[in-house]
Amino acid sequence: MESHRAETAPRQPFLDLPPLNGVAGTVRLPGSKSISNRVLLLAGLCAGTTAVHDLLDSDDTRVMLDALAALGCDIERLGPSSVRVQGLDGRLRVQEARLFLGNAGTAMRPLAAALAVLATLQGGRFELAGVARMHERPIGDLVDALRPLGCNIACPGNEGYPPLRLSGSAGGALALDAPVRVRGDVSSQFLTALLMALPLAAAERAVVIEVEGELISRPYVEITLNLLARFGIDVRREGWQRFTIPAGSAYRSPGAIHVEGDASSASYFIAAGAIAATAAPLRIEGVGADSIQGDIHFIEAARAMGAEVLTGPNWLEVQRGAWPLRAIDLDANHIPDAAMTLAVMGLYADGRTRLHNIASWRVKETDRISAMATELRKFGAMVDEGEDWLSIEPPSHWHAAAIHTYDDHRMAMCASLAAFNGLAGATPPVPVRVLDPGCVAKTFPTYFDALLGVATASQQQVPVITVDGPTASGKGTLSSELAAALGYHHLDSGALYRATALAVLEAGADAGNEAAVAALAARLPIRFELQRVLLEGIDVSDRLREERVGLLASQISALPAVRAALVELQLGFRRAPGLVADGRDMGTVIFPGAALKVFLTASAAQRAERRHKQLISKGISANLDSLRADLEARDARDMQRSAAPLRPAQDARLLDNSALSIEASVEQVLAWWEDVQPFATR
Ligand SMILES: Nc1ncnc2c1ncn2[C@@H]1O[C@H](COP(=O)(O)OP(=O)(O)O)[C@@H](O)[C@H]1O
Ligand SMILES: Nc1ccn([C@@H]2O[C@H](COP(=O)(O)OP(=O)(O)O)[C@@H](O)[C@H]2O)c(=O)n1
Repeated sequence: MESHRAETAPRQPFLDLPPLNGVAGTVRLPGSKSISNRVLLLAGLCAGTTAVHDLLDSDDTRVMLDALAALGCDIERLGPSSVRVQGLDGRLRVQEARLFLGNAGTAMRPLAAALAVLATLQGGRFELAGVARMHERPIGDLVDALRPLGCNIACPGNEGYPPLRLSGSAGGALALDAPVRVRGDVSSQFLTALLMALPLAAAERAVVIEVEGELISRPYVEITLNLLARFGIDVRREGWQRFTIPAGSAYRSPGAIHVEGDASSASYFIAAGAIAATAAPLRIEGVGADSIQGDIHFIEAARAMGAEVLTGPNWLEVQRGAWPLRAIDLDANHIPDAAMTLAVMGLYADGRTRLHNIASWRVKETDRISAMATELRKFGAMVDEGEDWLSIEPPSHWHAAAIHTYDDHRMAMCASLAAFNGLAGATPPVPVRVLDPGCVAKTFPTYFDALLGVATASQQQVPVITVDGPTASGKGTLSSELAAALGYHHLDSGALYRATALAVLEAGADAGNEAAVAALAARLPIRFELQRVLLEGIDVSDRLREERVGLLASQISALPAVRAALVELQLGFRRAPGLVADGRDMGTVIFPGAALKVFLTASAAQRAERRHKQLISKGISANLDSLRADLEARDARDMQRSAAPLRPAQDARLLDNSALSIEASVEQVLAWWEDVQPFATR
């Protein structure tokens, strides 16, 4: 079994989205978080094995998988989004464990309930902890429901908050004569937790759960009941107040189960379609009108704001209807998560949008009412908030803003929708900076790729950084680090000349025949994938670095027709969110309007030494003196040729990195980049 640990690589500090002006195409949603984690736990508790397909791969599902593995469930990965879980059949296999549950409420609450019940009946000691924010999210209502049953639960931090210590000795019993009582007006997850845990105690007697207070977020309870039925537990429901788990209940695996696409995740694309799908509908695959997820009702709210939505069994198609969107006044209690998306749609409405009955927002990943109000104001919106409501009036003048995301995936995904501001008349349209964009990993790790896969931007709005300079000055290294730090695309233009050279060699063409070489360049079947260069689908990355290829590249790159043949290909790399382009003429010829131009140099001695080290480390033998002579000859040819000679653009910033480390060079250029950004620092 491979590890499910979250990546430990440092997170990208921000992602700048350029102004977006349309959406088109098809997006496929990742699996629902709520369904994924419920199904995993039920599969872990039931008898038999369950193949779970279309499972969401995210931070929250990873902690659940890790927890189940720590509890002794065998988990086998069947594919990128499928696992097979061998259930415990209601018997603890491990009597002691410490479980780290990150910030996953959908893991903490039901695991706490299930382990409290099992420890009481069978004996055991379990500790459940999470990140700091998890320790601020209340769980007292669940603890208060379980303690009267005889469950021994301690809160060693603050009473009513995780971490939790659960313990019991073998042969214990649960006090189930009276109904189990739980509050339902703060979070429905406590009721869900009990509904999933108490079938473990219902083999011989019925268990009754009574809800105190008005039950909120009922659709999530419906998901729970629906999935319990799939695992053999038919709960009888009287209104939303009383739930009975029949005597003789026992979890049974359905064998295989498919997880629906996430309806809450769909909301961002439904909104994008309502705002920006003007020519043709945006198609969203993975959920449809018959979804069991409550957030599918977001469609009705989006329609009320003007969206045109067609639905099918497993798909939605969304197009702009009313424009500007219509401001609405909505009790959003039934769609607490997706309603955040309505707040951002409010930036595009014809008046003040009011969302009320949303008190649960205050105890989610962050205090979402306060966070949303603070951040939307940065765009220039007029936002008011109350204990359980929020109202938004669109900006009359849009500001370029850096949006804090509070380790809350939904804040990040919501913020991205502000990038369509040009469609709301922002003049000029402004970019949006999303801070800590990696927080989307909680439910939708590929969100920004998915968004940028369907969103369009005017090429002129897509920012470009150019890095030009002589051979072995470190352009490629600097550019790929910059691109990684900014989440931008990278164009290694030298690779296009090298690939052309390789094509000439392979075709046995005459390198002196300008028209023939240009014809090869014009139909270069080149693709860049994950740091590799593919020519006609074959990985040629290593062959492109051969000296004979570099030498020929240097010669043919002096031919004007060859340069002209590669222009369109290079311009095509300018795609949202942005581009870092390195070469000889990026700032002078190909991207003369680039927002930042760097001319990178280092002494010839330094460069020869770097190239020498680079070759030796690849196991290629090399001679320092001849490398240096070669490099100086190449510099001379690059600088003296008439077509796009190597020289700094007039507005380029010069960086001599002879005495700078790679990190220091990257830092310097990122600092220059900040200088030209429009984002307010607060
Ligand atoms: N600032 C730097 N300090 C030291 N070595 C560097 C620096 N920048 C790049 N290098 C090293 O120099 C070598 C050549 O860099 P590369 O990026 O391939 O150059 P270019 O793309 O300009 O030909 C690489 O091995 C790289 O690790
Ligand atoms: N924009 C560019 C990029 C590279 N080139 C040429 O293409 C050759 C290979 O580029 P490269 O950047 O991979 O080469 P090195 O700097 O690694 O030698 C160089 O010798 C340049 O002459 C160019 O003319 N214009």
